[in-house]
Amino acid sequence: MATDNETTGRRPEGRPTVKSAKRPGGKRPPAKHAQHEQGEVVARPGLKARQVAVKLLSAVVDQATSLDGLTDPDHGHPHFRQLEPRDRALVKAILTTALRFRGTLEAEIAARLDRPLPANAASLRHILHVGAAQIRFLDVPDSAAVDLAVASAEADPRARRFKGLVNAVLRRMAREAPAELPREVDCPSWLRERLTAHYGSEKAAAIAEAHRHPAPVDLTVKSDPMGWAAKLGGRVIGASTVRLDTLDGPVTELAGFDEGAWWVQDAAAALPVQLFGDLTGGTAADLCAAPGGKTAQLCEAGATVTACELSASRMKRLKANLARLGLEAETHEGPFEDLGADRTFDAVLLDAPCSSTGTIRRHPDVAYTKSPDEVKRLAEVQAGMLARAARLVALNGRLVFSNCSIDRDEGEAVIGTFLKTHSDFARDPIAPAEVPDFADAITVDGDLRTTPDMHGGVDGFFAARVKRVSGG
Ligand SMILES: C[S@@+](CC[C@H](N)C(=O)[O-])C[C@H]1O[C@@H](n2cnc3c(N)ncnc32)[C@H](O)[C@@H]1O
Repeated sequence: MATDNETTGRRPEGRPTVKSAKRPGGKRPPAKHAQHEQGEVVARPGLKARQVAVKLLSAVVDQATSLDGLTDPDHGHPHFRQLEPRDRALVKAILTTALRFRGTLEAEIAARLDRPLPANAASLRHILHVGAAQIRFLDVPDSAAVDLAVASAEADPRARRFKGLVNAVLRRMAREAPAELPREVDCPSWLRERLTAHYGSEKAAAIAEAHRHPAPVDLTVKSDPMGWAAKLGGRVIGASTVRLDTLDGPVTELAGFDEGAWWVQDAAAALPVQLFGDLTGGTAADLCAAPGGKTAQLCEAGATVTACELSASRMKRLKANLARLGLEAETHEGPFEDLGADRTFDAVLLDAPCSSTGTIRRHPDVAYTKSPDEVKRLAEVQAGMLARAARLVALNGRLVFSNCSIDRDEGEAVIGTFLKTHSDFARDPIAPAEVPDFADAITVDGDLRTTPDMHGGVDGFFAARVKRVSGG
């Protein structure tokens, strides 16, 4: 899920150490396994990490598996979990970079081949991408990147016969200047086409450019944003976000973490709950709650909160997050549809599962694991959930529908159809004063639409507020 790093206190991504300067190739030892004193062959330092990176890149690109799932410290890929923490961080940095700049790397590799790679050489392609990502973008010596790519090929029966090609292509990349490529090259064609259709070519290009930059760390603070910004060396965005443009080390070591003064949440992800305003004395249901960034906001807004979550492991995380923050909510583990039929709430938040295409800056795998068919399927899921969520809204109560997709079929289209088929609800348009710094995100219909190119980079989010005007 796109918002997995909200509230957790985890750093949003293994941010790659960006290459400081291009280094020339230089001389290298042959790519062989090191020979132990007693003659026993031992694995080369760093080789395992590259092999795991190749395996995981294949899982993302060939099997559409989420990178977050593969690199989860508890439930991730077993080979990833076996790595030392330092190597895990390196693998994450390689993969995030290889996916963020996949188009660039593909073009750079292709330009150094005499003929296209064989169609059945998936493993070879991934080895080249893992090596190329280090050479072009990470602060790894080029010689190590090349040698370990060659060693990865040598150790892989499907790629062994291409180890000379790996050596030649990557050595040339290390020696030669990067190619000048259009910025849209890193946006896969299915996504580029949809963005252009929904936003026009200029805005689509700006969004594609935003996807090439890692996200800063945004914290939602319980109070005193100015004070926390000064203390943490950040700046205030919106009503309660402190943005840290740079961060060295884990967020768990920042002031205020242990005392639960803030949680990690993108500035745009904080907007949907703001649309409820002050909820003191009222009831609120967070229907898709984990990991709980928005649940925490609802608690802070003064509501008596019921948080529903389908997934047991994600509910566990939500509870841990609320405990750290010193906040309380009634929790319901299972589908929100199982809440008692007679229950209604003053405020209902449906932060629905979506394609997460608004979070590509921090989850570049999304561009390769999602597709137009998946967007269509998710839009249908959301429409069904929205209709069922509506039954939980009290008379004059409000429902906010939100998600972190930048696809209008999952946002504007879903709420449009809902309003056409639910005469007991009316749109409750958002006013500029309700969303400090984000008035430009209010649409002509009075909904909220952010895109990653706004405000120095935010998640793409959609939110619409409707009010029950009859029935209930
Ligand atoms: C986009 S995430 C929610 C993020 C969360 N609102 C936050 O801000 O931290 C969607 C969540 O909905 C959960 N979910 C999906 N279908 C559900 C259902 N029918 N009832 C309850 N939870 C559901 C998923 O397991 C997932 O954790």
